[in-house]
Amino acid sequence: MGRRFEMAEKKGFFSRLAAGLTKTRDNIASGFDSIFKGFSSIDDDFYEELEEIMIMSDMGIDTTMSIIENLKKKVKEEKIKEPEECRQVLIDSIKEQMKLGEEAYDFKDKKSVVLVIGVNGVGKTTSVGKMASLLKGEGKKVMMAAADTFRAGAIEQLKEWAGRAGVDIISQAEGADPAAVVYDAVSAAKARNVDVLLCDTAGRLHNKKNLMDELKKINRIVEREYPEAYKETLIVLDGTTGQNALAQAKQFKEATDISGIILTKLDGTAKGGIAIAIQAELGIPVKYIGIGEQVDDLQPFDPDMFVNALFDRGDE
Ligand SMILES: Nc1nc2c(ncn2[C@@H]2O[C@H](COP(=O)(O)OP(=O)(O)OP(=O)(O)O)[C@@H](O)[C@H]2O)c(=O)[nH]1
Repeated sequence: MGRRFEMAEKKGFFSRLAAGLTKTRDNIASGFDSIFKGFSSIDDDFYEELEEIMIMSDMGIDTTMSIIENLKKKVKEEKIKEPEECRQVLIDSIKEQMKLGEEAYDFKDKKSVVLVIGVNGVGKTTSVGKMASLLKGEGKKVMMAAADTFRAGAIEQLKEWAGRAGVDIISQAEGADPAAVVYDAVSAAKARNVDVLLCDTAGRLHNKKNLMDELKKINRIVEREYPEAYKETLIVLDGTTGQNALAQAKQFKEATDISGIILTKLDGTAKGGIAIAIQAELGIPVKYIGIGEQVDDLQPFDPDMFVNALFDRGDE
């Protein structure tokens, strides 16, 4: 899927992904395995147990139901008799649920301004840092804007990441107007011919009106000062919070347009099925996933590869 993945694959992309998803894989793939091997026929109990594993892994009730319905339909149509034969049908059906079209994932080859939003502690600053390295590695000129002027320490933390990635950063003092930081950063990005401007913003869900106003103001400034740029708003969600992450995304979606999701900390959960639920239920592409704390532990998301990694089918 695109140049990013071809390059990344060469570096053992898949094995890193599979390793990062070990906890979830142990949960889902082993659960499925025991059902496929344990049942001698496809009956109601068989479907119920599959359902249970999917819900337990946080795939979400609606998504699980449509996957099971699809499986039942295929079993009937294709006259499948052996539980083991359901494995591939199930894998294909999960992939089908996540389909959004390939172009949904790619960064446009245009000058871009990316707003990164999300509540505190989800891994926002870390993800901006990792993204900067990743995009720079792809040959892009990257700049950061420290527009999370609210949390003490956020600016310093981002500066460290900028240093590590070797990219420029525009910042002001703590407590400064985030929109003013973005204004400065947009001017600098234009002047320095930057390809991607990554803006780390503050996320305060407890005051939705405030947050909405702030994001609107930032969007207005970017639109006014840089109308020709391609705009992205990525929400960062903590994968270990399961269905809560889904609820957060829904709340933010009411406040602003979201073009993509960064789902972090998937290495720390056995419930990585949340990636499937999020994409299927929100219809917003997961663009990156975090599978560790190291700089290269943020990966562009490829749904087919993700599902293959969950079932550890690297040979496909
Ligand atoms: N295991 C693991 N840890 C992660 C991942 N992404 C982020 N973290 C960790 O999560 C913690 C919080 O990350 P931050 O980037 O500080 O979170 P934030 O959302 O920016 O938080 P605020 O700056 O407080 O808004 C840090 O300890 C990160 O190292 C990931 O994919 N896997």
